[in-house]
Amino acid sequence: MSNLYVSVFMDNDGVEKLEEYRMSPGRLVPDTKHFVDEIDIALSCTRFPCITLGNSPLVELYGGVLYEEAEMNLLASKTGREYRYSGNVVFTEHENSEERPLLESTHSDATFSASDEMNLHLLSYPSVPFSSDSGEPKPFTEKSISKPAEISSDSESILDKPIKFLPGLSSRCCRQLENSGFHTVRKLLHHFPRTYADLQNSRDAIDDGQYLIFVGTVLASRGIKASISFSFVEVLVGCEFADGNHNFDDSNKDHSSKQNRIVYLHLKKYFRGTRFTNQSFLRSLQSKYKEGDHVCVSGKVKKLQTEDHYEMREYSIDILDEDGGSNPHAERRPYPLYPAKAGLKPGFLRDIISRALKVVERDIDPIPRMVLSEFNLVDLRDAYIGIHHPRDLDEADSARRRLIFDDFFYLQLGRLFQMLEALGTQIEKEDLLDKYRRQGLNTISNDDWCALTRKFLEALPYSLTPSQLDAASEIIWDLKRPVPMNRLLQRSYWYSGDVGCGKTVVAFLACMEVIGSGFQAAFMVPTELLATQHYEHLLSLLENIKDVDKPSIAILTGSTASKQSRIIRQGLQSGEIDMVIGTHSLIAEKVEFSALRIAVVDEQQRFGVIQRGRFNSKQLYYASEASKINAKESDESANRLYMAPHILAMSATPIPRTLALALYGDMTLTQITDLPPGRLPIDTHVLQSDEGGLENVYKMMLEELHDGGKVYLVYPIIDESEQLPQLRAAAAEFESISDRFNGYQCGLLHGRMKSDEKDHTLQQFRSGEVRILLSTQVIEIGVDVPDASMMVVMNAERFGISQLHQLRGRVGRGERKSRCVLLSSTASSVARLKVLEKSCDGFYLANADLILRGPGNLLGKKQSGHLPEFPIARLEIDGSILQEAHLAALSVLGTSNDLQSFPRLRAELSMRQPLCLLGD
Ligand SMILES: Nc1ncnc2c1ncn2[C@@H]1O[C@H](COP(=O)(O)OP(=O)(O)OP(=O)(O)O)[C@@H](O)[C@H]1O
Repeated sequence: MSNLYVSVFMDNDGVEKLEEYRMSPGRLVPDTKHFVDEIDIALSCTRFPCITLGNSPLVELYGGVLYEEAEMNLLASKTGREYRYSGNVVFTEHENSEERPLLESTHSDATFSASDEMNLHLLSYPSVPFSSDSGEPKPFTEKSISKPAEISSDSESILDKPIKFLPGLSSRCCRQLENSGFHTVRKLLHHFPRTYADLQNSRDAIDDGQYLIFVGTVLASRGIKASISFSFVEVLVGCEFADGNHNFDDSNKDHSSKQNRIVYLHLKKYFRGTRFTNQSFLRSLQSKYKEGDHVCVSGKVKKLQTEDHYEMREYSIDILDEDGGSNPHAERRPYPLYPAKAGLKPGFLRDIISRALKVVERDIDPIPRMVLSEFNLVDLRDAYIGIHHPRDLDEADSARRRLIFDDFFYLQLGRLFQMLEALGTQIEKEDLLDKYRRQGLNTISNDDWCALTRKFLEALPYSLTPSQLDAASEIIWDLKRPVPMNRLLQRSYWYSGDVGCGKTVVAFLACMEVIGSGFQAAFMVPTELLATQHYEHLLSLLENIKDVDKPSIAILTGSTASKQSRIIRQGLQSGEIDMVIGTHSLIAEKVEFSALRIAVVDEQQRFGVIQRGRFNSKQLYYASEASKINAKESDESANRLYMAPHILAMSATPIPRTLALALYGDMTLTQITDLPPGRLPIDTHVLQSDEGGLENVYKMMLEELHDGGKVYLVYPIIDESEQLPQLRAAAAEFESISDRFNGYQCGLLHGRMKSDEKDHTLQQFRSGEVRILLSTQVIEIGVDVPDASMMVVMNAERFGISQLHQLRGRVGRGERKSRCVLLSSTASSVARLKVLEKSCDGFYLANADLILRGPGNLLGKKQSGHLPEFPIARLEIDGSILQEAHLAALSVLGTSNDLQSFPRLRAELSMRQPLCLLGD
């Protein structure tokens, strides 16, 4: 992680806020609080310049910005009371008696504000408290500071102890933490860093805003009362960057020498409130770091005007042991950056979390050792330390993996545990576990497929790829089981490739198997366009079949005429129709099946969970005539009579919701890991759509058309918009494109067209009658015209990266070399879009999208709706951990169905939040 990147997102310090105020003359009423904050700092900086040593040059102040203000402030303070800030005293008398400023804070904010106040209550326990009245140390009362946790006295894990069990927290501080949702130690430890700053050793150039790490020697320290209610502490640390020996005491030494460069760090903390101007308080802070102490400092640097002098207001400082070891930042560790939460500042949270880590015992891990070693997981305590105080990014990564594993594991465990509990006999339990174990091995050879399926396979115009065959065998194995299948078919997470891996034919094979066994199939797609495409595709494949009865196939969508629709419904109810392809009309109340055995849900993420569930919950399944007869003959068939249909969901882009469904333990994954042969990578170009750019693209289109290709022109809108004049519109450009490409027929496709018009246009494009198809993003989902060879996306900046990737997948589906041109109307978007030139890996692009959209999600991505929240898992890339967690849960439950052999695991499971079940 580059420093540049990190620094962009850090809080500004007070000086910048002042500048902001100065630069906005239109602002009539200043934000008095900030104003006063800044004035206080400016004032103190002016009246108390940085520590200087011997006769070394005066250390000048922050980048000049403050001079003017500071001088003005100083004058003001000399002439009147304007800046004698007295109103905002932090503690009331009552509070004083209960809570005291304590001395070991490493809080990281420049000035002391309401929430910083708590930082001062954080002490390593015990410490020396101060009375506000006398300045004399006064013993803590039980009321003021909690005792060190009596952690391991009972069986409850420290993780689930209330936050007050952390040593040294004042009751006020506990309250604040609780109000912000940190009720337990676990909640606190699960507040993960949003990213890490890469602490650089600063031998090279030191730039403003960098997070750096230094090892040096304390040269001086002072605590200053700057005004009646404002104080600060400054520690001066000298760091030598050279091989020679430099004596810090020798202040006359030429410190600018290239060989013996010394960098001076002025660590400053500011306090507001009369209580903190107390001399004893300031003296004790001052004496905390003594001259000659060997220290490690890490944090954000700000250049001062004097060469080699830097100010740090956000920092951590640790006194190094004699041997220089055992301090968290000494070894250039990644520096955790936390998100603020409910008003609690990141620096404060960092302190409390460090404190919590110290009380976590070694033996807190409920997951059995055997599972940890089998899946190569770090111990839970190490994971907490690794995520909060990693030695390096690899350690953070292992920690993250372990914590994600936990999220997935307990969900899987809970779900499977519930399912096992519901079963009566041991045999049933074993059978269930068996179903989920080693899914990859559960395949059925195509010799054992039914005759219809085999004939269908033989009649295909191409051979299936090995992974298509494996996927079909795996699914057909499931179809032969007496337990309803709930399976997701998608392309593999891990291979780099585009969409179009050939799922449809695999699903067709599954449907054939069911039909060949005397049942019915339903195939639900999100758009009418796709329904027609699949319907026609299937009919064309069936045409080649010989020597078996061909199944009867129907199409049912919202546009099907009502008379036709009634006939189809009757056919489904009577069993005359074997398979229906359609949109969500298939799950309408009045659609009944005679013997529905499989429901395929294509592009399933487009359907709500509830819609998909309708296949399960409604009276869609009745036994076929054949199975009714069989039912009388065997118990097994009798069970089948009442079985819910198998569900085969398909997704081109696995998305979080999809994977979350998979988390529920009863949805299994089948992955296609290769592409049909002969596919060539798509050449992608990102261009700006100025005059020249557009002309170039039109030239490329013409070449493509001359060569016999077909072109998609994708527009963000249908008609021109007055509000967004920069956007090109499909309908508006139809004429001009037709004129320009005279001799090549153009077609128009968009969402406002009637269904049959859309089908007709797509059909024309497919047949080659239309060579240029102007469309909106309606083609994004599933449209398959294998010989379409070029796509131009207008105003590409209006689309998300993943969406563009999905659109681009409409070309390159055949053996012809294809290209995709993304035209951006703004120069600034070109860089963002360039990522598509480099990669055609959907997961990589989803990630890039996430990072481009902002750093807030670097470590975590929250889910919405009914789904559980995974604080750090990124479901689109953590699929392999999900699989491992699934196997681990099976392994544990295989050893002990009721978890009696793993009491801690059982306890942990019950501690975790109740499983949240999906919408329906
Ligand atoms: N084994 C194969 N060999 C050659 N072509 C194939 C093979 N399997 C599928 N195809 C063809 O590849 C194209 C893409 O297949 P399909 O539409 O099933 O992909 P998909 O996985 O559903 O893609 P998407 O999710 O992007 O729509 C189709 O034209 C299909 O006929």
